[in-house]
Amino acid sequence: MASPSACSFAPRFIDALVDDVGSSPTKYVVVAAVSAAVLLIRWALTPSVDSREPPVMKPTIPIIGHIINMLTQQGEFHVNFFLSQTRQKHSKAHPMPIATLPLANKKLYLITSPAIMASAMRSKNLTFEPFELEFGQAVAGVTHAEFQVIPGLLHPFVKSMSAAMVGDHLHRMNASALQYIGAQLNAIDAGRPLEVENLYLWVRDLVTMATTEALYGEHNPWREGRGIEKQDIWDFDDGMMLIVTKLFPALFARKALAGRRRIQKALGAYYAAKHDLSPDTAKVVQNRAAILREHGVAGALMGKFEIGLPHVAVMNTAPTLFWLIAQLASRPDLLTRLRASLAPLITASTTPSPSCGRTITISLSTLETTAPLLVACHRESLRHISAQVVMRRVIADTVVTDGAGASYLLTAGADVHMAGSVTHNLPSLWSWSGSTTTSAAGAVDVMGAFVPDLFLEAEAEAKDGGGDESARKMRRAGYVPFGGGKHLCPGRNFAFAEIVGLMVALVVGYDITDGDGAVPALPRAAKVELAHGIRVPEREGAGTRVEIGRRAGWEDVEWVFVA
Ligand code: HEM
Repeated sequence: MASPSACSFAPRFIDALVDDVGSSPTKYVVVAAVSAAVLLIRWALTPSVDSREPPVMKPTIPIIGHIINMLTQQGEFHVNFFLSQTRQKHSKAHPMPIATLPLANKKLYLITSPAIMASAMRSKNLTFEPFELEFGQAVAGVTHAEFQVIPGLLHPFVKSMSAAMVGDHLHRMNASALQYIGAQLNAIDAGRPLEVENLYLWVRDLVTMATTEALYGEHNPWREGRGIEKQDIWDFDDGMMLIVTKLFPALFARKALAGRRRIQKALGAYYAAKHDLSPDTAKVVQNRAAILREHGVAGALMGKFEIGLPHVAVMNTAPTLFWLIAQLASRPDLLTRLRASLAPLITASTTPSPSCGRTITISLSTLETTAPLLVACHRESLRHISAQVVMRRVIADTVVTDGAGASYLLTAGADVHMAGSVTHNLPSLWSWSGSTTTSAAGAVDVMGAFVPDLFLEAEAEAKDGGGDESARKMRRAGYVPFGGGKHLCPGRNFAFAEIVGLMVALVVGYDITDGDGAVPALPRAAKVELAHGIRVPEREGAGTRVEIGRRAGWEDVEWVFVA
């Protein structure tokens, strides 16, 4: 029962309020108007959600909370969001497999279930193209009028790329990239190890040169003295977010803009001289140039548009290769196992050479079968360091399912993020009960346990039809370092040959030490940006000093790579 004082308080308060409104009505009109405006803005900025759509997860700060978190946490946002759900008592066992996140008046569907990701990847109504069109003009730095030709080119571009990076065209690219890499390794003299101040920067330069050699052939604009610095493409990559979001790049991304200018100028000269028609130019460069010319784009403007190709060709490959080298160099017992597993391939590939001693000729097109443990290490390393968020826009209402009875409506106009950063680390997919002899000195949480056997075993079971096929299916669906569906990375096989080919020689023929003869520690990974699928080491690899020297007994080898 209420106390007498409480009973008498309400009427007294109302009387006082009425008196106050009568004496100064303006302030009440202002308060009412502001409240109405806030409610109206909130209503206008809250997207409507159908009951068939995924459950809504409201941000802690109304309307803009998720946007703030995404801007500040970048590529870590999805993992943090997922972990925050697992920390809530009621959802401890089952974080939401798909959720609707209101972003002001827009919607984002965040998918962390491999099964729903597979369903979304298959949908023709989810596409990446709107992002390419929204950001393409800013990335290339072209005028609105110049960009008008691009929407009509997207489809032919994607088709021509896929066709140009398979079969003989791919083999020629692989051989050309590995010829460059082989020359660098062969140049390391016995007894005089290569001193590398920063392994990450060394790998970046190596991949930049090997890849552009494969793309542009003899007239490669990245060769010394042709106007491009090796650093330019990485400066451009660093400033990409500021350029795309137009956050005063002229002020805050000056190096990126300068790098872009130099690359575009040199590429413009390359196309103006029609070097793309040379027989040693990669088919992918030739096809794209032909499409541009057919649509009336030539010379300098071609150079501006085509900056995207070398950028996408190196930006993921270099950090991927860096981490694989770093992982293996820091695990001596895994290295021993790898060397033993590669012995049959090396024996079969060795011939005596009059000029050096032995030539070892590695065939790039059979590495899947001749180097299975190394391939498994590459896949496991990618699982670790790929924080890929596969992005799509819903262009027509569509339904995705989890294959077990649950379905969700995705409405046109919303964005979809499929969080590889989460699925690559789901314990339900990747737990391993076998023994691991591969712990690394200095490993950090984000890198977790390194278990190539997960992939080795899955491969073997898939071949003989054993094991749990549905578990394998879920792993495949949750493993997205190269995206999936119609936008699946067309460069994945080229990157594979570049990385695994180099690693065969490095593992078998070379020792990597920290410069004092000790095993190098595994570096820590930096926070990943939203635009970057692959983590990079902290402080751009500062402190990753190594020496790469010929192993005893392998001093006389010349490495040759064929496709
Ligand atoms: C380890 C190296 C690489 C990784 C991890 C990687 C990863 C990816 C990912 C995640 C996507 C987005 C796929 C999607 O949205 O579903 C992509 C797209 C793409 N990648 Fe790669 N990539 C690599 C190497 C390369 C190379 C070497 C090239 C070219 C020579 C290349 C060319 C492309 C192109 C053109 C696209 C756009 C495809 C489209 O829009 O349909 N990538 N890549």
